[in-house]
Amino acid sequence: MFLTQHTQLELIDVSYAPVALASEESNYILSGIHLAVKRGEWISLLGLNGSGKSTLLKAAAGLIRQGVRGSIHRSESGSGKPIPIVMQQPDAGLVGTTPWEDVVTLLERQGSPAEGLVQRAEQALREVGLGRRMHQPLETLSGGQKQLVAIAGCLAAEAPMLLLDEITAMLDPGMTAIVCGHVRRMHKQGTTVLWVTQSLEELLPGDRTVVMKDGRIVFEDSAGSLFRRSAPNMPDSPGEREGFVPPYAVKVAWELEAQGVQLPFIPLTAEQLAEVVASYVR
Ligand SMILES: Nc1ncnc2c1ncn2[C@@H]1O[C@H](COP(=O)(O)OP(=O)(O)OP(=O)(O)O)[C@@H](O)[C@H]1O
Repeated sequence: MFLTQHTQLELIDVSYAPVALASEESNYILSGIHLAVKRGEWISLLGLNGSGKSTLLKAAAGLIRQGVRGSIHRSESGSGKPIPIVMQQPDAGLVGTTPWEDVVTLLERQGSPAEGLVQRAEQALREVGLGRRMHQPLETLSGGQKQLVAIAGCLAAEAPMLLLDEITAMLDPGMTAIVCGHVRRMHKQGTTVLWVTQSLEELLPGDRTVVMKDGRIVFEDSAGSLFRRSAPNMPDSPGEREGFVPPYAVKVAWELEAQGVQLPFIPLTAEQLAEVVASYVR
């Protein structure tokens, strides 16, 4: 089976167990994963700790191959460039001795044109707030700053697809907003994004949202329907079923629905709540 023109990544019946453990079904970390990612699509991937999100990303990026069953088709931008992936542990992916060297090396490996390469690297480092630290040894950077180096690499690489694994987990709220903003802008300009997060506040109502549990996909729909109940006061939304703590905005939305207000989506943040209420009032 081949990727269609519109598909960037496709996983067909993918299962994974480390080779030494594969003799028992219960050792499977991924089971029966079907996921097709269209070009330009944004997918938010959620799940409690240990549900298999990072493993799915690594399999999708081709970082783990042994023990993977099923098939994975990647469209790697046509020129064979690897899909940039930023992992939870940024050290794993950094290659240089300084932020500047890391991003420049990444661009060289990506086969970026030499003209303007250094300027692009420096611009990306400035955008994530590392302008003054671009020549500081990597081992002296904080965990969050190392994460930002990896993110700067993705920004500079202007890759068609990004696989991002909880990249805001170590960032403060200000930097989280900046990084989310950058990645959302890249998506608007056509970049395909697979965004793993534990933070429901990072989701937009229209995001295609995939929830994993015990290595399987258990929910696939828009973020705005994650906490949609079948009837007011009926605690049966997919989000509740899968053990997510409903944010404050969700609880307000449930109250409104109990009062007979029908909302087009269930908001996850105060801003989304304001938006949905305003659309109702209009
Ligand atoms: N090589 C391995 N050998 C044995 N177990 C593994 C291996 N890799 C992952 N696991 C286990 O597989 C499960 C899924 O791990 P994974 O890192 O994919 O989860 P996750 O959803 O990303 O979790 P988190 O949100 O905590 O980062 C975990 O229980 C983990 O301990």
